[in-house]
Amino acid sequence: MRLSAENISFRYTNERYILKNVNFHIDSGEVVGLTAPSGFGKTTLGKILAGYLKPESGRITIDGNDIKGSSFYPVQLIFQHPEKAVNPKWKMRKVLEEVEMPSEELMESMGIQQGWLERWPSELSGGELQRFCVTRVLSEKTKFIVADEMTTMLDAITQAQIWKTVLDYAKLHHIGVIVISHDQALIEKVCSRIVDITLG
Ligand SMILES: Nc1ncnc2c1ncn2[C@@H]1O[C@H](COP(=O)(O)OP(=O)(O)OP(=O)(O)O)[C@@H](O)[C@H]1O
Repeated sequence: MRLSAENISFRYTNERYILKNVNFHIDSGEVVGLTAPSGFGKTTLGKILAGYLKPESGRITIDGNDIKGSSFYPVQLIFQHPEKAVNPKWKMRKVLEEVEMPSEELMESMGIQQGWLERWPSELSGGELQRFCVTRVLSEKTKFIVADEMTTMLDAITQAQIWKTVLDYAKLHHIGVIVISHDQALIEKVCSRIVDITLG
């Protein structure tokens, strides 16, 4: 399966183009780093790939076909701020169940304690909450993941634990992972290919 961004142009207002005729692709099972200097549109492209923003021109396709807006989008975005990604009125069990209840094995390898399932989002630390946001996209319905500064706010040990779980899961289920990060060492460690969207 191939996720492609074809000739994507985008601007937030009528002024400057953030992205101009950008092309990008990733195949199932690949881990690809997306780099560019700050402000050059990495997050914007990630949001377009995940269907959060519509490009002014160009297409996002999977195997050449437009992505249909079914109930679950096959390209899932995980971003830096988990508190903005969960419904504050739902307990964590419901947050997970909205997609599908993950296996106990997956929750354990993500370091989620069973007792946290009965808590509200406001009763968890940012790092604990991010484990839920990452876990809920590790679903059979997900075909590609956009990890935008996914572990930036976490300590080194938690970062390593989360990345190991995500990469193991992606490998097993043949999910493509797009990595957006300012941590060059992380990108070089986990990615098999690095694309600079300021070039070409
Ligand atoms: N909602 C918005 N409205 C207007 N401009 C925006 C909006 N979001 C982002 N921008 C602008 O679009 C440009 C690209 O932002 P984006 O976050 O995609 O860049 P980035 O490459 O991910 O940056 P960084 O590496 O600093 O995270 C920036 O100049 C930013 O100020």
